Amino acid sequence: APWGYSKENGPATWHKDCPIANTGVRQSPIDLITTGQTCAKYDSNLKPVIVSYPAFSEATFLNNGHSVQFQPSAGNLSELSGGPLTKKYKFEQFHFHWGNNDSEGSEHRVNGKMYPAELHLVHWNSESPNFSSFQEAVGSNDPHALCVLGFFLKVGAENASLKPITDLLSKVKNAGSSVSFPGKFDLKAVLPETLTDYYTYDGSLTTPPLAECVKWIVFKEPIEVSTAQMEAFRAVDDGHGKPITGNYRPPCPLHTRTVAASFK
Ligand SMILES: NS(=O)(=O)c1nccs1
Ligand SMILES: [Zn+2]
Repeated sequence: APWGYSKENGPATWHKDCPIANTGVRQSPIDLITTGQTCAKYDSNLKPVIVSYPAFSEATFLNNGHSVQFQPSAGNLSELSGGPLTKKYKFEQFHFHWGNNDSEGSEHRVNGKMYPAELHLVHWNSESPNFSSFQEAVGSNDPHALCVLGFFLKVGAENASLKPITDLLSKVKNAGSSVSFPGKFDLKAVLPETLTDYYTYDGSLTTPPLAECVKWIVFKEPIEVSTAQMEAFRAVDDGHGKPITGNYRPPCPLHTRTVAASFK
């Protein structure tokens, strides 16, 4: 049976098809601890993250049964650089993780605190000689083949920039359904202006195949969405006639990794 988030196919069972779930030493997500021994360490060399996201004009919005995913056509020119990165990365897709109430839903945590949701912007290194697509990057064993930007979502004012996405959720209620995104979508408008304050560490995909190929950049400043927008996520089905709720993996052991912070 395909993996998911239920008792029968959830994170505790993923090791059966993906042994790295239990044997990996750089698994994601993690709990981002800000004080004490294993806490994130300020690194003054960390620069702001630079994104170049021209509005997407052609994209598919898909409910794949374990999340909802926005994927522009391959020709999109969106790029990522700066921050801890030494290469330019190409945008692949964004998707979300959420819970069925406001006290849970994010994958990363801050001192044990979960946010109601987390947005992942997935990119792959477009300058590597070893691969030339997202799928090849995932299978490359390159520790930084991918870079995923994580943004926490918290409940507050309605997010007008994300409204075109949350308004579309009812159209992909059924697992396996997708729609062609109508018009243009300005992802840049969703993000905070300054991408200066973040945590960064070496980790993995948080869903199977759990490949340990991700440079993670998790931003300190949450993005606000309204209660209605959060509720819209909670109405999306998982393919077994139930809403997807709690499509987040619990935190994984840090092992010998260190987390760097770009802020004090
Ligand atoms: N949740 S994640 O961004 O780590 C991811 N999993 C598979 C493709 S992208
Ligand atoms: Zn994700």
